[in-house]
Amino acid sequence: MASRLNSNSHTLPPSPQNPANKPPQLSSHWPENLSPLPPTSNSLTPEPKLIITGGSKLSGHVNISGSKNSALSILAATICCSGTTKLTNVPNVSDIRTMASVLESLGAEVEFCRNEAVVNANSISSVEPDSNGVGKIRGGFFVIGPLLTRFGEAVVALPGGCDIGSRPIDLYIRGLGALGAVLELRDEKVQAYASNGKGLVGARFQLDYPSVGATETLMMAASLAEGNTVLSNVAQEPEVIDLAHFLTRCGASIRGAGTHELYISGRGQLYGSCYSIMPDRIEAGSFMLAAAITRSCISLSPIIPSTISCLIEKLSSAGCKIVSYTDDTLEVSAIPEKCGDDLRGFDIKTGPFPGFPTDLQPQTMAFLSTCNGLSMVEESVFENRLGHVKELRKFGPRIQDCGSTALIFGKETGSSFKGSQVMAADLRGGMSLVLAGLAAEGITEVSGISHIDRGYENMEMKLQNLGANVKRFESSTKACTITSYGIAQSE
Ligand SMILES: CC(=O)N[C@H]1[C@@H](OP(=O)(O)OP(=O)(O)OC[C@H]2O[C@@H](n3ccc(=O)[nH]c3=O)[C@H](O)[C@@H]2O)O[C@H](CO)[C@@H](O)[C@@H]1O
Ligand SMILES: C=C(OP(=O)(O)O)C(=O)O
Repeated sequence: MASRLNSNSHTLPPSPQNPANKPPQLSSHWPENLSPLPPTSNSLTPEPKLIITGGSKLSGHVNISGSKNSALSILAATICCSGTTKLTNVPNVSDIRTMASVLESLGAEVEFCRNEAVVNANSISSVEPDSNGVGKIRGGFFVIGPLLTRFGEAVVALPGGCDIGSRPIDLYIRGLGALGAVLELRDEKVQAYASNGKGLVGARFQLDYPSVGATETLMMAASLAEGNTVLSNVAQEPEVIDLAHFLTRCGASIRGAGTHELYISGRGQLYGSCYSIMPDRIEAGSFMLAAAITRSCISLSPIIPSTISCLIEKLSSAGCKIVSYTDDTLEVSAIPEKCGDDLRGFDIKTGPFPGFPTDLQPQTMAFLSTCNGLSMVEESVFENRLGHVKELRKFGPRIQDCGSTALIFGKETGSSFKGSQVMAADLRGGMSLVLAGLAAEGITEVSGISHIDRGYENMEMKLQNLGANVKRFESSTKACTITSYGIAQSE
């Protein structure tokens, strides 16, 4: 990579191509160091908590919501469409509500009710979305592609999202540059305009890394650009395919979604349409792991098994029994009568699709902490995604981490698994703590759950319906005391 503009820590991490951390070469206007964004959460607001009494067996069925990550990029893509777009199966989670407010800040009409979002982008009157919203979520930055391609200009703040690594945006910048945009960073915002004064122009561009967000942003941009675009080394994630399906339904011409190369013929106009967001494979995987960690049996639908085959294979190798009764239903069983008393640990290494999803790494680690034998987890997508390790250790398991690798010494060491007070620091890390709490003896208190609310719809209600003892307390820290006998709420 020529350079990496780091949007979370706002420093430039060394890379093999830039070992000395030289200033970026993208444009003479890019500063060497950027000051941090203001914090996104209000520390005066009382933080809700989850209180989990572990040990309950789960049973029954759970409905899987629409994919958060698909919905984020598809909502950004509505900017490319004239007329009204109606999206169904949209998960009602805080990231999506933030994205809806980002679109509204541009002037789009957005109605988001239950799981349906209706967007009319005809009324967009600004090319500068609210920086506060964009700064909260990674998906907020995706609007730069649609805005540039439709209006020939955009001013977009640096994105937020989970704090799991440096998360640069260099591939977006270089890709949009290849399509004829000029971009510079000023006042912590990317200021971009089409160099021909009109709009983007199709081109060939090869990504150095198959970034999901950069692929999606460039695909949207190329769909309305003049002429043909070939993007190579693109992300092959199911969410990229979902976005391609949506854009195609709106009139775009895209071939190759799901492969490493995309061929896009730019269209003069795209038209709003109706589309149902694909099921969330990460939520599905999290519930599969909930069944596994509690040694229970549950069924899940709708789910596209091929989007989660990595986890199915790994859980099967551990000794779980996974069967599919229909195309979109799975039953996951880890009950001792069917699977034996001991489940075996395994190794995972995260990677771009079809590799093991990084978004399931923390939850899988929680499960591995309850298995027999030594397991190894290697995080290769984000350089700082083991923040949950120190919190998981509070439950008792021995976990050693070094760099991006963790060794999980399973049950054989005689370690017990006991409830604890833990803090979620990011979305999936937070879910790993919930899973650990479900399996632990006694009571677990999880704080920082606004991170979990970013991406799991009705999480505690879904777990309660399966028989878990999970409660949300909206009170401040002081108002809720955990005793060894249960939970007492003071005034
Ligand atoms: C909203 C959304 O869809 N989020 C998902 C998306 O994030 P996101 O799109 O941010 O993830 P990317 O695929 O871009 O990131 C993967 C790797 O590429 C690097 N990179 C990325 C862009 C860039 O310009 N330069 C660069 O070097 C990142 O630092 C990271 O190491 O895909 C990730 C990987 O599956 C998931 O964990 C996130 O849940
Ligand atoms: C990392 C994630 O999301 P984001 O990219 O929005 O931070 C996630 O969904 O696990």
